[in-house]
Amino acid sequence: MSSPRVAVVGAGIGGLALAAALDAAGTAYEVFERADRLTEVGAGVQLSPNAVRPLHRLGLRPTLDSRAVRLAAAQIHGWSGRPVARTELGAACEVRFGAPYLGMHRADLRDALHARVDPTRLHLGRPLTRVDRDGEEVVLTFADGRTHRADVVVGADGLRSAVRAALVPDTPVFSGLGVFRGLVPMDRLPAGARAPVARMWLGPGRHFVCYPVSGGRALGFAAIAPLRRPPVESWSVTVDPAELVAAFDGWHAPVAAVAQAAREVRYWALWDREPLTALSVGRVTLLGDAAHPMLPFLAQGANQAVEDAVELASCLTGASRADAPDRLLRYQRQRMPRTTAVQSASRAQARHMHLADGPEQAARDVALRQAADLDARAWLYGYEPGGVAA
Ligand SMILES: Cc1cc2nc3c(=O)[nH]c(=O)nc-3n(C[C@H](O)[C@H](O)[C@H](O)COP(=O)(O)OP(=O)(O)OC[C@H]3O[C@@H](n4cnc5c(N)ncnc54)[C@H](O)[C@@H]3O)c2cc1C
Repeated sequence: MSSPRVAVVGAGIGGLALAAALDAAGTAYEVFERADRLTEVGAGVQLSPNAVRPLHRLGLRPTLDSRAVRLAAAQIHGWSGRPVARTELGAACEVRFGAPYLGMHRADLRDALHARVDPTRLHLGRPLTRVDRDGEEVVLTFADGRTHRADVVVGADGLRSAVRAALVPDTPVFSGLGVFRGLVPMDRLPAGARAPVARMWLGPGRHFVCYPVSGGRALGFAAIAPLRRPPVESWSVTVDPAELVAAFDGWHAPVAAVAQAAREVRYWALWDREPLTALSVGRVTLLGDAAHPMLPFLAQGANQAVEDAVELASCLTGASRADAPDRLLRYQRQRMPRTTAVQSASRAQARHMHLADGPEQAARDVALRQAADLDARAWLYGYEPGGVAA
């Protein structure tokens, strides 16, 4: 039985996690990335136990232990500082869900995944332009005219996926929101900011999140507010930190302290897409943001990309070239209910996080306190590919 040759398009969090999982399983793969170098714009990512468990299994535990920060709690405030809800994420969460909740620099996560991938199988500077079927093979064509034949193609090429474009004629929809992101060295902040706690402040039309990363040496922040400029389609732009300060003027003192200490601020327009009705068509499938981009209200984009990657690698383990399309349908059956549920939860969160002060907001705060209980998080953090572990 000959095993399928898998081509992964995109070496972001999802593509590298898939490559690492295929490598560990002994499945043949090649990764094609449009960028000439694997660099990462500095910002934080939250990793929840549902992604940390599979990352541990992929051999990342030593890097996560040394480079990430175990978050002890997530604290939600109103914009002026009023406490709203708190989730204990420390030992109780770790024992219950078998892995910690982490704050990490995205560059550290990407480097750790990159280290698990065979360098001879990673092809940089290869933007994909076309996907064609030729009998039982799929032919990829790159911007430089070179081609590659594979038995399975995985679009892990993010929000503006060229692989998705070959399957579905939809386009991203602008959400009306933008996000400021960056890192602030801890020594520029008051001592109170150093606690291993993810903090979130909610206000009318906007919110601000921050948590420690890089072994506690820096604070990552993400500040979401209505877009004040025409939406940029590019990955991100650098903006004057004064824009961030102005967008959160008059908020709780710790928000102002982080905004004022930020020196390098990147800015993204936020785009969304409708959930797909199918992930896999023949020998082509999608994962991560190419499959189900989410607005960052549940902090699950990267976590879902990791879940997709380990599920897909598991479905392809032991596959033959002939049964690869059935394995991709199995992946679709396993993942679609999960990713659709997470996408819907993220949208529901988006609807109520930016309410104006008033009675609706008071009802929202009660709901947030109920949702802060670890029991209410079991569906999210306890998920294991193929079933629910907790
Ligand atoms: C700064 C930041 C902070 C975030 N914080 C969180 C968080 O706290 N929690 C969370 O879960 N999620 C977070 N997210 C979202 C999360 O990072 C994404 O959901 C996740 O990275 C998706 O991974 P992906 O591999 O699908 O796509 P990406 O990481 O976007 O990777 C796609 C890759 O494909 C490449 N590519 C694109 N087009 C082509 C082409 N035509 N040919 C070849 N290669 C191509 C790109 O260069 C890129 O390397 C954050 C995102 C950002 C930007």
